[in-house]
Amino acid sequence: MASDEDDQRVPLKEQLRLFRRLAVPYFEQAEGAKLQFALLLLLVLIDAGVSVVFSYVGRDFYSALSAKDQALFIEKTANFAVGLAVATPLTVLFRFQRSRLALNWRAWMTTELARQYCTDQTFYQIELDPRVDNPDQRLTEDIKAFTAVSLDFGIDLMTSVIDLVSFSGILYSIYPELFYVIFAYATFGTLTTLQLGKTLVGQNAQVLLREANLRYSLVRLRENAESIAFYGGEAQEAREVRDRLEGAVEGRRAVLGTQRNLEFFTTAYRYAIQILPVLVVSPLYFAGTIELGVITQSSGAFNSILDDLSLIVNEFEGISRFSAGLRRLTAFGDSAAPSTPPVPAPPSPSPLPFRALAIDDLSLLTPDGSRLLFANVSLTVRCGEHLLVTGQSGAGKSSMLRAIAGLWTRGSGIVTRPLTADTMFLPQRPYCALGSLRQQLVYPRPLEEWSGAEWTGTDDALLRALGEVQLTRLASEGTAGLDAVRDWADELSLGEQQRLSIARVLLRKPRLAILDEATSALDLENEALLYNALGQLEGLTYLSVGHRPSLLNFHASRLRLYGVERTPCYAVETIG
Ligand SMILES: Nc1ncnc2c1ncn2[C@@H]1O[C@H](COP(=O)(O)OP(=O)(O)OP(=O)(O)O)[C@@H](O)[C@H]1O
Repeated sequence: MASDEDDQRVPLKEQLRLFRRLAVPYFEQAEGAKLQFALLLLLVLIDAGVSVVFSYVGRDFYSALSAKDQALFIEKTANFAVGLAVATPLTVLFRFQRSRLALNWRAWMTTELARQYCTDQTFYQIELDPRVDNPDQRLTEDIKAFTAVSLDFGIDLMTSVIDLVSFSGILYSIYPELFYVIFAYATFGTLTTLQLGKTLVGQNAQVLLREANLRYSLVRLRENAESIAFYGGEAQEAREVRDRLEGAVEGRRAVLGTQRNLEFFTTAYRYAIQILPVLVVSPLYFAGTIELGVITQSSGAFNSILDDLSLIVNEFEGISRFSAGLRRLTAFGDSAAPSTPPVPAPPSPSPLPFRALAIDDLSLLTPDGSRLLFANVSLTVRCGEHLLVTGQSGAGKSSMLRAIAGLWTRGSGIVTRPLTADTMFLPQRPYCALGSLRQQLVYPRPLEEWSGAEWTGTDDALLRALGEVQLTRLASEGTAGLDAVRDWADELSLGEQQRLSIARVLLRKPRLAILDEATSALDLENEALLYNALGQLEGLTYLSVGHRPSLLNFHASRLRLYGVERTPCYAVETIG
């Protein structure tokens, strides 16, 4: 969780650049996107044409009324009805196409960013990146707002330009002075709005962040419900939720205050429009130079043009929210985009002929670079040998595994290990995926990838592995067998989850298994059972991190980490 309190005011040019970076790829890469966009443009043009035609139809209608000519009035009413019949489907289609394109665009962008997010452990690296908070919100709310507002605003802008050109002609032909008044009025309105509302962008960004933080605290409460209930931590949790809620409400209040001030102005600005054009042209009407229909037409044209010129006044609130979201999305995109690893070179996994793992002169820093965890560690583990890593709490044991996995890359040195497909990491906290028991066992490979050709009798192998870790009962409870779907993370004890993780290793048969306190929740008997099962896997090398002396029985050598205060900061010894 980061707190992003930085200044949100970004120059317009920079905003346009960010916008282009986010928007253009969809129209360049997605199939049919250009066509959909072209169709929308066509409908925008038609819709603008419909408005102009209606301005004339309306003018004739009112002129016939004021002339008290009943036959003409009926004729103009009929014209109006025909116009309505043609314009209605066109306007509806235009709106539908706009929403459809927004949805397609959103789906494409979300898929694209979610793909990047789930590739190359980006979801993990993002957690280490202080610039990016609440990625879930960015992938959902921010993209939705970005695509919808971009289209709405882009189309409004386009319609405004078209309207401006067509209605300016009408207005100028009626009364040039009206034309000058409108420009002066719109310029005054826009400048005043910009001045009154300039703090809204930053305030909206704060609200987005605080609401996401509130949601995050509720999700954490749900995920850790049992631990919190055992601790009796509800008062502390309630305070946290309340504080975050207050933060979000306070942010909204600030937005409301600015909006109120802005609306004092914009509301008066819009009310005045109702009579302003009539006031300007009324002398012509009283002099008998123009008819009533011309007044209503000029009033309509005036309103249209003013709407066009006042786009910023009318949409300021939306634009400011959009602009806040724009920055959040680009920061997320930057962090999720595949990047070159930081120098010095990170550990480089590659296959080895006789060695399962080689570490050469490895020095590692924490991800923020603030602390050196260990320096110049070198060692080799031969195929089929097993290494135990020990050291005081915080000495950097798990961090060494992170470096071997390539998750932490700040530092120097070379790590050589089998390819990822031949290496399995069992983290300190076991992970249960969503889905069936079968999916738990084959994790992390998707079910479809387990073809019958790879191992004979798929279900037999799964049940055998369950038996080896003493979990056969999971498949025999109920009638669903291996297809049973339960909330495994919630229902299985920690020890059972650890046994399930070992079953995954037995099934997958990697060349290298890295076990981070993978049996810490088990009794000694079960621990021995699991390590013996691992020891019987042909060609397997494992490396364990753990504190228990009993682990010495299952390893040939030991790496001790002492911390950087001591030189050398490590020792490798054979276990006698
Ligand atoms: N994301 C992080 N950013 C900065 N420092 C971190 C981060 N994660 C862990 N550390 C720090 O790195 C140090 C080493 O952590 P590590 O998890 O490797 O310790 P360990 O030896 O495995 O400890 P234990 O036996 O308690 O599990 C710790 O001091 C920890 O606070």
